[in-house]
Amino acid sequence: MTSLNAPFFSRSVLLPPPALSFQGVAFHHEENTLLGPCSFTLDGPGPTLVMGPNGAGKSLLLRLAHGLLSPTQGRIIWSDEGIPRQAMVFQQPVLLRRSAVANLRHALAVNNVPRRARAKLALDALERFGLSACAHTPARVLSGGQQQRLALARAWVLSPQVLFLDEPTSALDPAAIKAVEAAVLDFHQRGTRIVMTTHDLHQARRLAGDVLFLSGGKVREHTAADTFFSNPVSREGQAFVTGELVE
Ligand SMILES: Nc1ncnc2c1ncn2[C@@H]1O[C@H](COP(=O)(O)OP(=O)(O)OP(=O)(O)O)[C@@H](O)[C@H]1O
Repeated sequence: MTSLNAPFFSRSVLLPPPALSFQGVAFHHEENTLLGPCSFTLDGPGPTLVMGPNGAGKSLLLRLAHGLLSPTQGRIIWSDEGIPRQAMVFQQPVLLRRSAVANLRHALAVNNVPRRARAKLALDALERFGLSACAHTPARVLSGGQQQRLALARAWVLSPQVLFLDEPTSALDPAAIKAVEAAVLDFHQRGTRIVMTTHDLHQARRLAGDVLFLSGGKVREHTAADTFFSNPVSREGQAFVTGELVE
């Protein structure tokens, strides 16, 4: 376990990550209920894998949890006082039009890390993600796999208490997927709460501590991963695990 950024972020990474509760949360658009109402608490060790068919509401759930959207009903509560330090990694990385290292320095700057410390932290993170040779390459000309590693490195330098990942590997080849999964487990071992969506059952089996399964905008079950994969309790979950085409 590393304390890479300990001097700059007040909370020790050795503490358990903050718990996240959805209390009667729903998201409506015009006349439609797109998600919920749903209630659950993520307070186990995780990682939590959010699964379900297209349009189930997985991305909405992550965006609400991360604060990119506000619920139209209900409350989202963190166990810690205030909002925890958090980051989100998307299927298509959102990177600034500048070099790889400058993307990381910028993230450190907006999080109030002193200027003198930024360069080393940024270079260390690039090294951790195998990107040292690309430090001065414009981020947007990196390959898809490199861009996703850079997005993870940008999260890494901030030592987040919570990391949301929305289908981070769906556009990647097997080697790049392996690198992302290793990073996810590294974050997890550092004490970061992981909440991640995927369509890939094999990936979910490799990573999940618990599964939050959605269909039709409803949370159908929240169970330990072993239970979900061997004996899902909901009819929708059973159909999903056995490979039926679920809507
Ligand atoms: N900001 C928004 N405003 C209105 N409708 C939205 C918004 N975000 C998502 N939706 C709709 O909500 C539904 C759920 O979308 P969401 O992206 O959460 O599904 P998903 O489970 O992540 O699907 P996929 O697996 O295809 O990515 C979809 O019908 C989508 O069009």
